[in-house]
Amino acid sequence: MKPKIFIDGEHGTTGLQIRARLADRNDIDVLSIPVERRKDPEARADFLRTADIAILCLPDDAARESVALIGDADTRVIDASTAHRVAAGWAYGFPEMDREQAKTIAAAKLVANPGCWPQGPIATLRPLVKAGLVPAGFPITMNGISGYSGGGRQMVEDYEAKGDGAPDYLPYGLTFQHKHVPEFRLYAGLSRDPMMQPVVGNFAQGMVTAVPLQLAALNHVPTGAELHAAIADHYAGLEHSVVEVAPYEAIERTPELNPETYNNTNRMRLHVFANDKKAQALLVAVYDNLGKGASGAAVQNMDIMLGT
Ligand SMILES: NC(=O)C1=CN([C@@H]2O[C@H](COP(=O)(O)OP(=O)(O)OC[C@H]3O[C@@H](n4cnc5c(N)ncnc54)[C@H](OP(=O)(O)O)[C@@H]3O)[C@@H](O)[C@H]2O)C=CC1
Ligand SMILES: CC(=O)N[C@@H](CCC(=O)OP(=O)(O)O)C(=O)O
Repeated sequence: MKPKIFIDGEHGTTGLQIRARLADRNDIDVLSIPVERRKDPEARADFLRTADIAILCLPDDAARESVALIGDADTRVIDASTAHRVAAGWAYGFPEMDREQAKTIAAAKLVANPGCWPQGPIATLRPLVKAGLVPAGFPITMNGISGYSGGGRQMVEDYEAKGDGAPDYLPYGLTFQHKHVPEFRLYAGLSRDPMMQPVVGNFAQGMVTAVPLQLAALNHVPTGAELHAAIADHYAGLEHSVVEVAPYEAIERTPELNPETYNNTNRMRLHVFANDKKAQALLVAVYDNLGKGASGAAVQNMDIMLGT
């Protein structure tokens, strides 16, 4: 029998993208709730409890409700919301973060899909903290730009209604309490909260994250080549990986950092830039907020859980 997949929230931004990615799959049965019943807890409970894997593409409270509706059923869960990412008993759905993480996801009943923002900084920083090149207590900041689909249906509708009248570049998160800080800190291996400075741009999808490092205060100041080697080693030969590491080179600019470069793919590409004389480095990740940032990652986790 084919595994049954139910996307709770299938009519929203992330859900629609997952549906599209599963449309040609004949190794699974995708169960679909009628749009008019999408918020009816009884109908959702039926679908949730019938499915082998439920993918939750819902606001946090509704995602918690789905888990309660599943109750004691055997349904496995991939939650795309922020609700369970640092919760006990949930596997963090970033298979590339450790050699064993794909195995952990494969065996898990409950998988929390990562937030779009922290994935890039975690992808670059975690190997450096593990290698001891960046101390856990280092004051980390992250900046970046995301397409407006990162804000879900409401933001998509707002930006599309305004068209060219919408701001091209709008910083937000100005109280420094972004909902992604806890998972960023935990899975990057940091011992203090990183500071996030996100920006939303007037384009639909795609993102770039950047972590600038002022390294001069460290006892051992790592070179750019050392930082790059630690990151490249981490991803070399990693199973189930969609993360690539760009060659280390001194370039002043590159079109590869266009946030839309990997749109409609599940790719993430990491770059290290550095000036050793100044003890400065920049860790950059480019990916699609709807790909590796959300829906692509959910499908990647589903495949790992199904062993396909
Ligand atoms: N967009 C992105 O890039 C990313 C999103 N995420 C996360 O994924 C989740 C979904 O986000 P996104 O797809 O952007 O959001 P959307 O607002 O686009 O979609 C959410 C969907 O859930 C439906 N919904 C709302 N409340 C309920 C409920 N109580 N029961 C059932 N359905 C409900 C909505 O219906 P209606 O529209 O009618 O209210 C809508 O169809 C969120 O937790 C988000 O934070 C994670 C990573 C990236
Ligand atoms: C542009 C924009 O507003 N982006 C969203 C992130 C969306 C995301 O990753 O969502 P979850 O963590 O909820 O899954 C934000 O910064 O809140």
